Amino acid sequence: MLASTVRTALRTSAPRVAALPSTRNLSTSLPRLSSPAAAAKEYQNILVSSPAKGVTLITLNRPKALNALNSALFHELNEATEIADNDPEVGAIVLTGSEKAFAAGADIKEMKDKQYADAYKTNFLGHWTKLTTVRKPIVAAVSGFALGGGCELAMMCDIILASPTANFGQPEINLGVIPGAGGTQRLTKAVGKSTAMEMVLTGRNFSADDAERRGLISRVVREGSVVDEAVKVASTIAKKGQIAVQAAKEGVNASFELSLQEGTRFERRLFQSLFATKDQKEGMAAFAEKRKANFTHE
Ligand SMILES: CCC/C=C/C(=O)SCCNC(=O)CCNC(=O)[C@H](O)C(C)(C)COP(=O)([O-])OP(=O)([O-])OC[C@H]1O[C@@H](n2cnc3c(N)ncnc32)[C@H](O)[C@@H]1OP(=O)([O-])[O-]
Repeated sequence: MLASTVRTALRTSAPRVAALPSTRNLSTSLPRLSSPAAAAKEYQNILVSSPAKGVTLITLNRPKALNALNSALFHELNEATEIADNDPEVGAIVLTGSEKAFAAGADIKEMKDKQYADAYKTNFLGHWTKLTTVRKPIVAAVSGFALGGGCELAMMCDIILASPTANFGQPEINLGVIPGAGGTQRLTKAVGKSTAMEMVLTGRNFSADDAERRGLISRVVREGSVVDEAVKVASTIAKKGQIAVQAAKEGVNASFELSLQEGTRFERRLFQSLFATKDQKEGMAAFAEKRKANFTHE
């Protein structure tokens, strides 16, 4: 319910223009503000910056490999999101890639010689799930290929915006395997059994428009504007009270795990608990006094 309300609220009639994809980094034209903690660090496979107050922008940066997701990249991504999550100055995170590829999947070359015993003993890919424990909202800005692990990575985010060039798919079946980071689970919950089965069993890709129509993403935005639009969404979120935002994210995510009765009870408890916060007092007082709320995240 809340997820569909969010989707409806975000829907626009932005014009859609096709363009040639490139590996150009999608974050290069954005301004840099004085950086929160995560943006102060240098990484090998990602770029971290702060394009707007309260927003951390993480850009996957393996252009030659179409942002194929290797272990090193994922460890850096986990570290950067953890820093942003723990930074009181950050209210929301944007995750993006290049024009040509959000991410073309898990790194096939890195995993092709793996043996079962090793994969099992080391809990191969276990560290991918850390992203789903981030408390602050993550907005994915997807352009170009979001395939396999790339599609799964986007689905681990909370809101997905896409460029008209975006292409979503789970082609693992062509490699003799299946999705391993939520492609059979989150995809099915997002688009339903039939579409999920078609994607997972045939490896067929879906366009941005198709993905929007089927509820995989929040909306398609104008070509070239996907990071700007995602930063705008993140910026809007960053201006809200962080406790309410965190509770809202927890509530929506709980709907994937709980029955309707348990879910609504959990939601009501979260709602009631917010009356213990200063932000609730401030938000409601500001409404009554016809002024803008000044949330202090307490
Ligand atoms: C996590 C749980 C389970 C998940 C499993 C998966 O995600 S399985 C994966 C599911 N994903 C797939 O099966 C998609 C695999 N990728 C493709 O099918 C194509 O690259 C394409 C259609 C995305 C773009 O075609 P295009 O002709 O425009 O470009 P191009 O092909 O020339 O690529 C440029 C360079 O990038 C390289 N590279 C690309 N992807 C990967 C990768 N995943 N890995 C490693 N490298 C990758 C490619 O080798 C090449 O490097 P080279 O040779 O220059 O050193």
